[in-house]
Amino acid sequence: MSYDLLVMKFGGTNMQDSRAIRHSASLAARSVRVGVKVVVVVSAMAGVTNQLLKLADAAQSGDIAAANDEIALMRTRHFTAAQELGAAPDSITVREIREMHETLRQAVYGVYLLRELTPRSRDLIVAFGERLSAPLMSLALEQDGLRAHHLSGGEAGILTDSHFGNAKPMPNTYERVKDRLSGLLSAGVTPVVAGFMGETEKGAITTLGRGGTDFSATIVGKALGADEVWAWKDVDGVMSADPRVVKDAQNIEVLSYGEVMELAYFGAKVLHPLAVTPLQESGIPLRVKSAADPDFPGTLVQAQPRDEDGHPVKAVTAIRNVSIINVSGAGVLGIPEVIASVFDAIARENVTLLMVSQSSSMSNVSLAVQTVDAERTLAALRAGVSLELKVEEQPGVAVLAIVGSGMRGQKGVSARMFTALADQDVNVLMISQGSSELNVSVAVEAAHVDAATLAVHRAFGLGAATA
Ligand SMILES: Nc1ncnc2c1ncn2[C@@H]1O[C@H](COP(=O)(O)OP(=O)(O)O)[C@@H](O)[C@H]1O
Ligand SMILES: N[C@@H](CC(=O)OP(=O)(O)O)C(=O)O
Repeated sequence: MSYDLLVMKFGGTNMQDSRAIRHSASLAARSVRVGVKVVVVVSAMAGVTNQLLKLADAAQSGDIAAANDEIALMRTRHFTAAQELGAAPDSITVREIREMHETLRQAVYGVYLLRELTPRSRDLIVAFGERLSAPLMSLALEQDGLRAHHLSGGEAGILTDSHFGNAKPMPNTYERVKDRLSGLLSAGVTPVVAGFMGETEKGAITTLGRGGTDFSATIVGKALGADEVWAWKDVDGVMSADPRVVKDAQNIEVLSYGEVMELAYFGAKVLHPLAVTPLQESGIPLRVKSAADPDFPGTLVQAQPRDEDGHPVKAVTAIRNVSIINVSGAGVLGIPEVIASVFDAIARENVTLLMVSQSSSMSNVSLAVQTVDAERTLAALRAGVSLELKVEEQPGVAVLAIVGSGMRGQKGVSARMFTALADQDVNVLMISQGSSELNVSVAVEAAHVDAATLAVHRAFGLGAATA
């Protein structure tokens, strides 16, 4: 297949050191050499985002020495990579990396002085990971003989709302990205965009949520009307389960946008849950490809699902670190206003609800949330609902989901899942089926989640040996 324009995303693993960056650059360069225009979108070097989050917390809690130690480690890592990629000590890349670390140090010092880390300052700090890796990718592309130019998310035209930590693109982003990048492309320059980040109308830096570089890449893909967006990964593609848990998980050849969103939402770390949304209107396909095996087709994500005969379920996935919040009180919950006040309280806190179930007697509502959100969910409910209601947290839970368009209208799918769980002696705490019939999810005790994943994967014949 011949392409005119591709957007290529490289994640943290594919940017982790000079060797990985050089290899990633070579994957982009081989398309550019055969006449394809390529926009490269990069993540921070593996581990850097977590390091930035950690050092920001250290500064807030008054430990500026620990924060500065981390910054020094990061600086060395980026300098080493630049040097190994051929940058001279007085080169523009080295100077840029030095200046960026200095700005980072000042921002972190501000947090330390104020002992305050707002979502806005956290985004400013955490986006340095991508701003620092982009010049390294530019350098590697130039070493490979290409002309390259790196841009921050904002410089590339990504304009977002001011929902720091989880920002969404504004409608005029697409026009702006096209304006900013088209000129470079027609001049034969390969743009390198720092992923994960954008900026507000007022120029404040925002981030798009963890794993957000996938989202940046698809925003750019839609803006430019790319032929495809390629997300290069350290796995063959989207697999039937997390390969770290299920050794015989298999690559899935084709998935629909809807299926991939469900998978990502229910914990498959391989793609950002919103990544396909910019592609949906335009029908641009996304390909998840293996950087280690570039000729392998990987997973094609497109508008239409492809139903696999005899395989109503395509993948099993899990969200860990979940808590169930039980709201109970005889006779009180049946009143619609009380139910409304429960959801109002949750909405005000902007908590993501993973599952909701209500007992038919209406005296109990169970809400599954990430454990990190449990404290504020409890506080919001206790403050926002009638005193007669009891609000309790059950920690140590995981949500397991099966996903596949083929289960629509198929009988016996849930039964197969519950039999597999019962055979493993796994107790089911909550059950939910999406109205789209693309998934069935259950809450189980966290200690059982790996055994449950393996058993359900096997029950649907998804493993290499059983497929
Ligand atoms: N269903 C799945 N298919 C493929 N990978 C998965 C799946 N579930 C979880 N993963 C994990 O996602 C990882 C890739 O995602 P991530 O590390 O965010 O990629 P990158 O940073 O390269 O964009 C894999 O290493 C794999 O362990
Ligand atoms: N660096 C960001 C954004 C990202 O997408 O990273 P990765 O592609 O390595 O998952 C994060 O860790 O969340």
